[in-house]
Amino acid sequence: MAEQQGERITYVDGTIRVPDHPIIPFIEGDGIGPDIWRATRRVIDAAVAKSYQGRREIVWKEVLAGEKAYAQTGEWLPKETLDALSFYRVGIKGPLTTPVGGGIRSLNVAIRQELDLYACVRPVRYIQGVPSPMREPEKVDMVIFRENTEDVYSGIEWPSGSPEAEKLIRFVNQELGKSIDKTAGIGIKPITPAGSERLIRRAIRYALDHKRRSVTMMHKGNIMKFTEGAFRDWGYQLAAREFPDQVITEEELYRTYHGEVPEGKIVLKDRIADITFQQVLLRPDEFDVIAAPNLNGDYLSDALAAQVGGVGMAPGSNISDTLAVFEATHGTAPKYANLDKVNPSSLILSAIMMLEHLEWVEAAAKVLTALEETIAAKIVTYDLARQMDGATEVKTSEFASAVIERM
Ligand SMILES: NC(=O)C1=CN([C@@H]2O[C@H](COP(=O)(O)OP(=O)(O)OC[C@H]3O[C@@H](n4cnc5c(N)ncnc54)[C@H](OP(=O)(O)O)[C@@H]3O)[C@@H](O)[C@H]2O)C=CC1
Ligand SMILES: O=C(O)CCC(=O)C(=O)O
Ligand SMILES: [Mg+2]
Repeated sequence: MAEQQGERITYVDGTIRVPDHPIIPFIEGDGIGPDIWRATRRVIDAAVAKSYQGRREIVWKEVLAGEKAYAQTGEWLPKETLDALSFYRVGIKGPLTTPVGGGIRSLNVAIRQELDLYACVRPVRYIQGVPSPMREPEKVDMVIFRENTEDVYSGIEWPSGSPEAEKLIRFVNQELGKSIDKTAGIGIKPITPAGSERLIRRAIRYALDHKRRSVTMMHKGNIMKFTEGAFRDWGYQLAAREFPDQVITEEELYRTYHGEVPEGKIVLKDRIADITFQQVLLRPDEFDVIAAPNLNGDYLSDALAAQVGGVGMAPGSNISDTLAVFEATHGTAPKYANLDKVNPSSLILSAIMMLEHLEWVEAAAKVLTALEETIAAKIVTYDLARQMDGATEVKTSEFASAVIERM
């Protein structure tokens, strides 16, 4: 289909309107990005074709970011890319490289901040047959709602010895009575009521809409009282104000409801971040939707992915009320770039989330069923094959073909 035949996705009165030939921008990504993107695109196109017999088709539009953008335009994140993601409302991306300790700031974070994609939604669900270190991996079914625009993750920091760091240290020491060493590097951790509330509101609404049992706010509020502690407090206040008939506290659950979550209600609770990492392993069925500030959500995403096969099986989306950019949880895994080796399931599962977002549920279900059948047949990429007995190890592209054959 030629690009000009596609149409733009729109919103009318807050409801998404998806034409039969939506134009969807994609960023191929760095490192393993091109391999997993190619595989994902084939799978999605096949599912849409088989589900709608030509009546519907995605009109893909490449937009540039990362190394490819820099090579072609001299810019890492061209304005046209942000404009296209904003104009077309829905996009999908491969991972983009961020150097450690210096160099450019994260382009992934820049996209989230520039488009105000305030919630990073990462479902962690076990697919039968996937190797897992858990005794009962089928109990793992959580959805992380990670705040996506604030926190130390927003990159407000200055290096040790810089005039900015020294100025700030001088101010804090002289004006606020602290004693920071003057050689310190400095990072700032802003967390706002509005940023926390919109994230937690979204998590609560998701839990109610999807008949989940609980939302757990994960924070380190005992130590960072006015950022992460406040995140928790604002969450409870929001629930009391906006969801008084639907949200109960843990105390009410036991005192009033004898441990049984009543129909139509959810429990809002909180856990301190360090113990959360233990409890999600030992008692995964006590966790359902998890709302977290940016950095905690980042750490937790990769940790939980390990329970369901690793980051090769971990999808995600970055969303606002009117925009969505889908991407895997993992990064560019540079040592595997262009080897046609890694698992494309994380991006395929992200694309399933995208199809659900478009309300193309038939195509979404077709991909998921075919992916599950492929894994059940023990046809898997290296990451799962190395943990499975009797697996047939296939390349990224072969895995995509095996999924398509099962549609
Ligand atoms: N949203 C984004 O675009 C993100 C970007 N990044 C960036 O990616 C770069 C590399 O980061 P790094 O910390 O190495 O993390 P990565 O997630 O890129 O890779 C770490 C390890 O995870 C495994 N892995 C990753 N993707 C897959 C896959 N699709 N299939 C199977 N296994 C996979 C590999 O494990 P093994 O070695 O065991 O085979 C790999 O070595 C950095 O520049 C980082 O900033 C990181 C995270 C997110
Ligand atoms: O932007 C990056 O390089 C890292 C991002 C990341 O780890 C994440 O969003 O999970
Ligand atoms: Mg991460």
